[in-house]
Amino acid sequence: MSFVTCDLCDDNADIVSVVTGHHWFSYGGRKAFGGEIVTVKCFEDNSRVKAHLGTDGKGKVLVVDGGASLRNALIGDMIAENAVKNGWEGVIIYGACRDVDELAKLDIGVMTLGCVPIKSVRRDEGQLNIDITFGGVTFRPGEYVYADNNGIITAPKALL
Ligand SMILES: O=C([O-])CC(=O)C(=O)O
Repeated sequence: MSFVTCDLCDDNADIVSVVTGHHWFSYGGRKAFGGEIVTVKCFEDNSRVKAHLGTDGKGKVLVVDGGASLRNALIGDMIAENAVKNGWEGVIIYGACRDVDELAKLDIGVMTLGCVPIKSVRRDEGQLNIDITFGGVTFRPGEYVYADNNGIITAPKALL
């Protein structure tokens, strides 16, 4: 998938929503990625993230509302490697990751607010495929997200 979000914005100005107000870091080996939105909402507990990235993700991006917590990491190299095996296009986490040097070697997009060395707890808490909102944008399961070094945008339909 080759695109630049700036062009997608210019060409679809009437239907795109643009995430604003945060500085995002791109840790994955894939710098431009996009696809159908799947959502998880959780707080410092990556049970749902791990479980869902263990299912088929071809053409999909997992978008996680982690409440902007940088106190522990919702993804690391093991979960990300599993996501690559399952064909996920990328992961966007409103929260933190770890194992960043390994994430950089993987063919998947990983955008987060930052990194921290400690892993998250797993208490089997969190919600799957509900509408989530951060950066002024509501991410709806089944709609589309595109991300690159310029930022993150959503659209109600596929743009590519
Ligand atoms: O296991 C975790 O919770 C996160 C992690 O470090 C990994 O995915 O390798």
